[in-house]
Amino acid sequence: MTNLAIAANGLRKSYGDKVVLDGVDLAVPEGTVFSLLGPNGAGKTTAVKILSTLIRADAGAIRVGGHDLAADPQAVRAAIGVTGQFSAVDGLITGEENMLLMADLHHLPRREGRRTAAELLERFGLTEAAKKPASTYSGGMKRRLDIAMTLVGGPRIIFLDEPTTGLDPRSRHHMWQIVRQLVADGVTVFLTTQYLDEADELADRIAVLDDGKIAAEGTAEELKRLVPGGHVRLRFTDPAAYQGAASALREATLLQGPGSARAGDTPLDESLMLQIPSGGSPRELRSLLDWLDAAGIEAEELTVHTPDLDDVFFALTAGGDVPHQPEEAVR
Ligand SMILES: Nc1ncnc2c1ncn2[C@@H]1O[C@H](COP(=O)(O)OP(=O)(O)OP(=O)(O)O)[C@@H](O)[C@H]1O
Repeated sequence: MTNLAIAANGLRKSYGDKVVLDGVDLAVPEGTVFSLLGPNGAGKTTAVKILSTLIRADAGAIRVGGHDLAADPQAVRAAIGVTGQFSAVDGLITGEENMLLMADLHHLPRREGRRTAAELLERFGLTEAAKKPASTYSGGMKRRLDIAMTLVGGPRIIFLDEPTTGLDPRSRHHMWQIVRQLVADGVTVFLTTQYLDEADELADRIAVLDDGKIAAEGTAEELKRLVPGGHVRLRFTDPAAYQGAASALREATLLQGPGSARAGDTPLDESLMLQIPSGGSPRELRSLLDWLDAAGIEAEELTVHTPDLDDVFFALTAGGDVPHQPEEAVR
C-alpha cells in the first residue's frame, strides 16, 4: 500500500450555526497532486487551514506527513509548506530579502541560506528581479516568489490554495509547470482551485466538496464517467423556431423514453439553446441532423459537447442540474 501524505477522517468544522465541513474524509498518497474543488464558500480554504495547522478542526482524525496533527502540530508544520490566498510575500523588501528572511526563519546557516535563496530564485525565473522590491512584481512573479519562499524549508507536502486565481494564461501555465516539477521531485501537492481545467490538467485525484461533504472523489476520468455522456447544443436566434424545436424534441423524447432530450439550464434557455444527449460520433450526428431536417428544425448553430469536469461540477454541486434536467424543462 502506498503511504498517505495526508489522511483525514471525519473532519468537521462549524462557525457558529454554519457547518462548513461536515465529516470530510481525505486520503492523499505521497508524491501525488490532489485537488479539492468546490464552489465559492464550499470550505476549501477552511480545509487547507485545518490541514496546515492554522486553525483547529472541531472533530476528526488527521495525519499529515505521518504525524498526528492534534498531537504533534509542530512536526506537521515542519513537513509542510502553504501558499495561497494568505501570501507571505512582504512587498516592502526585495525578492531576495524575502527569501533570506525565510532562510532565517528555518534557521539555515547564512551561507546555506544564500545558496538556497539564489537557487530557488533562479529556478522560478526571479534572478533578474531579485534585488527589486516585491511590490513591483507582477501577480505571477509574486506567486512564484511565494512558492519559492515556501520551498526554502524543503517541505514534502505543499498546500496551494487557488494558486492561479487572477493570473494571465501564460503565468497560469508557468505555475502548472512548477507544480509538475514539484511532483517530479517527489513533493505531494494539495491544490484547491476554482478552475476545473486546472484540476483536470494537474491532479491525480480530485474531490468535489459541496455542502460540507465530499460529493465525489476520483481521477478526472472517473469523475467524468459519473455524468451522462456528451450532448449536442442547438442555438437559435428566432424564439419561435426555438419554441417549435423544443416541443418537437419533447415529443421525440416521449417517443424515445425519458431523458433522451432536454433543454439546457436556465441561462441556456435564455440564450435560446437546446441540449440533446449525443455521444458525438459521426453516425449519431448524421442521424440527428437527418432527424432535425425531417422535423423542419433550423438551428443557427450546432455544437458538440463531450463531458468535462464542468459537467461533473455542475452535476454534483448545489444548484447544478444540467445533467438531471427533467423533461418538463423543455419549453
Ligand atoms: N472565521 C470565520 N468565521 C465565520 N465564518 C467563516 C470563517 N471562515 C470562513 N467562514 C465561512 O465558511 C464558509 C467556507 O469558507 P471557505 O473560505 O473555506 O470557502 P472556500 O471554499 O475556500 O471559498 P472560496 O472559493 O470563496 O475561497 C464560508 O461560508 C465562509 O463565509
